[in-house]
Amino acid sequence: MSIKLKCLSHTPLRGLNDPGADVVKEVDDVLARSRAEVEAFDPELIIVFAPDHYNGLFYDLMPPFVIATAADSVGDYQTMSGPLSIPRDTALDLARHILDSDLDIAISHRLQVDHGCTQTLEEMTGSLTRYPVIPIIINSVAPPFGPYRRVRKLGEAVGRFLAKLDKRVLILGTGGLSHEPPVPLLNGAPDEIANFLIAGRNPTPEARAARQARTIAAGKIYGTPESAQTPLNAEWDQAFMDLLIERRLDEIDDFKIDEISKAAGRSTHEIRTWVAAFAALAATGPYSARKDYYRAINEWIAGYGVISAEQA
Ligand SMILES: O=C(O)CCc1cccc(O)c1O
Ligand SMILES: [Fe+2]
Repeated sequence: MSIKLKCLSHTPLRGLNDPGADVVKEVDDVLARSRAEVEAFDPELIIVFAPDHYNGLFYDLMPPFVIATAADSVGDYQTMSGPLSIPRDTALDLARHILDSDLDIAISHRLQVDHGCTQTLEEMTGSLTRYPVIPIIINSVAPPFGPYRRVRKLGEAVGRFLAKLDKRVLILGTGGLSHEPPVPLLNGAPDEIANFLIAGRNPTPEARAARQARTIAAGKIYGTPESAQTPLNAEWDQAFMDLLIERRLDEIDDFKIDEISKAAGRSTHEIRTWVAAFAALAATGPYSARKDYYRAINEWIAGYGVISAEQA
């Protein structure tokens, strides 16, 4: 068994509403180095903990956790569309292991995934099909959310499964850090938006384009007084990254959902994927971690961070 971890922010505004060329190059370089490390590691399996943003999962039946035995990328923003290569039997074994661990998880035999899953997969591997991958979706965008300790337990259960596999495994977490893009809330939404949030699967190309345009427009004013969205919080992000690097995962059990939303933005909860990823790695033994990059990037609506870790 050999396990490595990478947690990265994602942002579909990369390439659509870029910061200055120097910052773009910094991030390009970090991603290129990370991808080269993945290439050298040559994983036999990737576990990607990812959020969904009302592309695959809706309030007609919103699961806290989902594991997929088959999935298609919807190709939102600039991501690739088409199937992921999921090892069906291993995914099912992992689902059984999680259930046997006293944790409930939904199983999808045909999941639609969005940029929240595929952007990082593409950035780290160059495609959706290069390596066998099992997506585990953690609800991070559609409240209410279960407590953070539950996410940590899910990660631990996955880690105990990986420890028995005797494979080179790459664990990915994708999303965060602090940020609040203009994703609507069901509570108080007008009918048209409520209908979308409840059952908006397979939108028209026009609806998809309108959503993309809305996100770009929000990126153009994010962090200015004109923006109604909670701004980035670099201090919060640094403290969270320090906690992971210093292996203080037990403190995550005290995370308060509403406080995080207020301090760092509603979509900050995408860090739930990082929590699961680190808990999985930690369940396999001691680890060492390093911060590869951090910058608060308003144009991308992202407290943009990259962390790598591996078994010590
Ligand atoms: O279309 C959406 O629902 C939101 C898009 C989006 C924008 C910035 C950062 C993100 O993490 C993200 O997901
Ligand atoms: Fe996101």
